[in-house]
Amino acid sequence: MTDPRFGAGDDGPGVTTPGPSSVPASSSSYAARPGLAQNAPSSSAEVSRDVSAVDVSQPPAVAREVFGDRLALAGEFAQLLATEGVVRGLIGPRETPRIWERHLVNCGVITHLFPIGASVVDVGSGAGLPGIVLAVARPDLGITLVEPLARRTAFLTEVVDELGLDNVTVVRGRAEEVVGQVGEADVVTARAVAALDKLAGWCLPLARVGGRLLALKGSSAEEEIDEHRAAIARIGGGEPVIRLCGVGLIDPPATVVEVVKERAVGGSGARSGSGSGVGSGGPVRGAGKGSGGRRSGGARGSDQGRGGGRGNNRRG
Ligand SMILES: C[S@@+](CC[C@H](N)C(=O)[O-])C[C@H]1O[C@@H](n2cnc3c(N)ncnc32)[C@H](O)[C@@H]1O
Repeated sequence: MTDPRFGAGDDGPGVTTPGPSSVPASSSSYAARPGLAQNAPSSSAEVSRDVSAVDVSQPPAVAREVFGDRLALAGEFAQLLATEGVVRGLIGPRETPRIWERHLVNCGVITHLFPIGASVVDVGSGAGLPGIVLAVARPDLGITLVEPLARRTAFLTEVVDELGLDNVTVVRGRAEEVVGQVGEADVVTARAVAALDKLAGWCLPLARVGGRLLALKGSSAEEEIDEHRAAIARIGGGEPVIRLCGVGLIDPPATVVEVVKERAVGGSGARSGSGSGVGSGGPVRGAGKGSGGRRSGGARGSDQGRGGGRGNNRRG
């Protein structure tokens, strides 16, 4: 099941749980980029009022620790989420006061789980969580965002362009449709997309043997592991392990379920080219480098197939 704390728009209602806000109500120093504003559909008065009322330009102190010298870029993403993301219904208006803590920082604290230069596939990126955050915080990673909904891939593509992220490729399609097209990643991430068994079935086929699924889960993590351990083993996954990230920085820490792909299992949830009508895995925007983005430190992850070769012609 998707986590009701996350997401909004065309998948359902936004977040309703009240949360802390460290955001003062003053004008923003991260101005929305004109290109995105021009592309935006007209918004309801209510959404406009919400968007204009929230200022995300003052990141909490913890964001400085998490993003370091990438903080300004993270701030640009926060601003895009709080404006265009809300106007386009990709993030709930009530999320804007907690965009930093609940979304950017919550995703940013997992970055130490990724080897230098790793290839990453983020399944069900939505408005870019955690994929865009990882790309901002770790420019050495080569990141492919897999998302079936056109409205979301359009936003993601614009964000990638606006932020100048040359380590990101946006692919429109369902995870189970893009196997063999996005390459076998070192790490597959997913946040608030599906229950662990279904997620493993979608994500492990996208990882190389020895690669890992990192599923950002909430308090349900242990319960989900108990429930789905056997199913995960059947599809080639190892024993799931919980990684708590951001201990001492955020409360509660981010809970990540890590599953190593121990072996390839034929047909483990992969239905390449199943023709669901939402697209079948072509890139909507190729990363500038076309092969996994910036690499540093000499350690290269698998980057085969990145860019897909289908051309830049996905439906918008
Ligand atoms: C609740 S949203 C979460 C978005 C984002 N990960 C976040 O944490 O805000 C779930 C997302 O998963 C996407 N999704 C659903 N099924 C999928 C599938 N089979 N493959 C890839 N993405 C999928 C949806 O389109 C949606 O954008």
